[in-house]
Amino acid sequence: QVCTQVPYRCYSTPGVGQVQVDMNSETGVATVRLNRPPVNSLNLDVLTELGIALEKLDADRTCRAMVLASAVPGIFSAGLDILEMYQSTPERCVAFWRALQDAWLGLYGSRLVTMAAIEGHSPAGGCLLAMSCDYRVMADGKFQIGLNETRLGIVAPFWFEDVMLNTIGHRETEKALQLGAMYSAQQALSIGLVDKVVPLAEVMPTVQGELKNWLQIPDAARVITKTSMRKQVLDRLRSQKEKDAQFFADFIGRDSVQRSLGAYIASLQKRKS
Ligand SMILES: CCCCCCCCCCCC/C=C/CC(=O)SCCNC(=O)CCNC(=O)[C@H](O)C(C)(C)COP(=O)(O)OP(=O)(O)OC[C@H]1O[C@@H](n2cnc3c(N)ncnc32)[C@H](O)[C@@H]1OP(=O)(O)O
Repeated sequence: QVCTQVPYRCYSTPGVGQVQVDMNSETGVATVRLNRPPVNSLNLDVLTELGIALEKLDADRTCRAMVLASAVPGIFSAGLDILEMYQSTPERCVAFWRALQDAWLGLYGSRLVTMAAIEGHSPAGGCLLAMSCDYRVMADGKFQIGLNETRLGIVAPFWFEDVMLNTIGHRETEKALQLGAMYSAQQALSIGLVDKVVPLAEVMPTVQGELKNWLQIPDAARVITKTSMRKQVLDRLRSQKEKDAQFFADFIGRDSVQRSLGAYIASLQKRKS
């Protein structure tokens, strides 16, 4: 296993490992891989693990960069675990949402250079994670990326919207969010949702190559610039975390939303039969 080899350090919780962290202490680059087959859907446990992993890396002064990737072939992440939102309790919904908020604040606000290696599908919450990195490399081919919430009868929260606005601008975001649009890698490249598209096998080498450029910049200057660019969006959520969590739980608990989610889950299952 990679993380047992010198000079790697492994931060994953032994026996759990839904978020695998391999830290290369020679390069200062950590690789964080989501590992929740079959589709890396983000449940309370994964989001909590991810938040903790990001916090530890941020505190590790030997770490300068982080690559976010997947350990599951064909999938970056299927987004939030729909089963956390369907027929759940208000208490669980609030806990789930807090874990998402914390993981996202850790990622979007990270002092590290963050790069997404998108080697598979990346809908909704998966797209949010990718957009929250500093740079995105996506595999060409059949994979899709986008914020598809409206297709589930739910609404992308204001901070998902803010991140997309900062990534692709107002007009594209307006279309993307209303339509719940999912883009091929080439389409995503054309609207600036990803930065580079390469064949699957070249995603990781391309990320490593791009990292060299970013790591040439002195950390302090880069971090001040990143913080200045992202502060407004981060502060907007920080200032209303509890209200946002409560709003989520209330919204998700509506009968109409539950019906939509139920129908969407059934449609996912039907696709297979
Ligand atoms: C004033 C108004 C303001 C409003 C404020 C709003 C307040 C808040 C509102 C709430 C916002 C909530 C935000 C949510 C963001 C999200 O992330 S929602 C999740 C969206 N995700 C998806 O739609 C992805 C669905 N999945 C797929 O499209 C496909 O699975 C795939 C393309 C990712 C992979 O395809 P494939 O490889 O063919 O696998 P499958 O056979 O489809 O799936 C295997 C297995 O996994 C289950 N599954 C798939 N995705 C999820 C998921 N996200 N969560 C849980 N489970 C998932 C799928 O059903 C299969 O299960 P079974 O094997 O059939 O049991």
